[in-house]
Amino acid sequence: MERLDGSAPVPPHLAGGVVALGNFDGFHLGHQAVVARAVERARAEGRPALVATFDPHPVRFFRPDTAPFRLSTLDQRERLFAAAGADATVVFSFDAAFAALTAEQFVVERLVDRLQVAGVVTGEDFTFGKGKVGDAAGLAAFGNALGFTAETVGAVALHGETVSSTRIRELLRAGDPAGAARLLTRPFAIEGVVQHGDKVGRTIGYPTANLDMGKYLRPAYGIYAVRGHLPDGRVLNGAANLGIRPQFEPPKELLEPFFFDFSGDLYGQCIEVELIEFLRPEAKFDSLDALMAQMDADCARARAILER
Ligand SMILES: Cc1cc2nc3c(=O)[nH]c(=O)nc-3n(C[C@H](O)[C@H](O)[C@H](O)COP(=O)(O)O)c2cc1C
Ligand SMILES: Nc1ncnc2c1ncn2[C@@H]1O[C@H](COP(=O)(O)OP(=O)(O)O)[C@@H](O)[C@H]1O
Repeated sequence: MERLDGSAPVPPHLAGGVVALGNFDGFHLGHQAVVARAVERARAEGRPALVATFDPHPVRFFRPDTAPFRLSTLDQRERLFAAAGADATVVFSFDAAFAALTAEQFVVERLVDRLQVAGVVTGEDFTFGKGKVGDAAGLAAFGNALGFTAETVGAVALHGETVSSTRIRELLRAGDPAGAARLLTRPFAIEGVVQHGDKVGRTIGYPTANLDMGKYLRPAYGIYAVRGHLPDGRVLNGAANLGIRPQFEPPKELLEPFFFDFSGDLYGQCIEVELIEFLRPEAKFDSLDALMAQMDADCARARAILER
């Protein structure tokens, strides 16, 4: 899977492609339908299939103070695009110069001159260009004039409900990772490099691999049944605290998974932690012993959930 800079000329073997265009944060069912259509057309016409995404997310550029909201990192999306059959990911760096491009400039300079697209597939509500004045109909009109086809894919609904990143964020904030997973088609997963912490975990029999939540959306703080993916391919069940750990000073926001039946050094490794089920809110107990008794109970529950 190649990653292309959307401001650079496309390498010849990826020119003339069919491009799925969007943010695709989380790559939920609706996003998957857009990319699937682009891949299907590309295969049928013997062209490369590309997925173009914006990084950072345009909202981050226009409203830098917005609380973290991402459902995926670029690396995670790239792996999902590859699994969906894309040949390359095109990254449009969303900076001031990019934001200043008019709809026509974006199409002419980026899609036609640089990427040399044969076709573009978007969701039906896709907008682009300065002031978001470009829409699906506009893209089709540019395509007619400039020699590419533009196609839209309608919103996908599940059980009568439109699938959207906003809805997935609501579910995660409400402590419903299983509901979010249904729309994502996989659990919400936080990827990060394991950091050093206070080294308290090991002294109470629960070493926890500490991850920074970075730009990810903050799901409901609490204890979760989790599944961890290590770089060597191992998959580990566990229980994690996501939050500020009120029992400990100073409060520090972290995702801290304890993996069952595992011992080893994870520091510096990039691991992915899937949130499977919310167990309870995090709490401050009267004593460390009381917390440890609760952690025993949490782990027993998480094991039962993950083994069923
Ligand atoms: C299953 C589980 C449940 C936990 N519940 C809480 C809790 O309710 N409140 C809290 O302050 N810490 C809780 N923790 C503890 C912290 O996540 C963590 O173990 C502690 O901050 C020490 O970690 P460190 O040595 O990695 O810094 C829990 C940890 C696990 C694994
Ligand atoms: N079962 C386990 N689950 C999670 N981490 C483990 C486990 N066994 C060993 N480790 C290692 O121990 C570290 C966590 O130990 P801990 O005492 O909590 O230290 P820290 O405060 O630095 O996180 C992890 O980063 C990992 O390298």
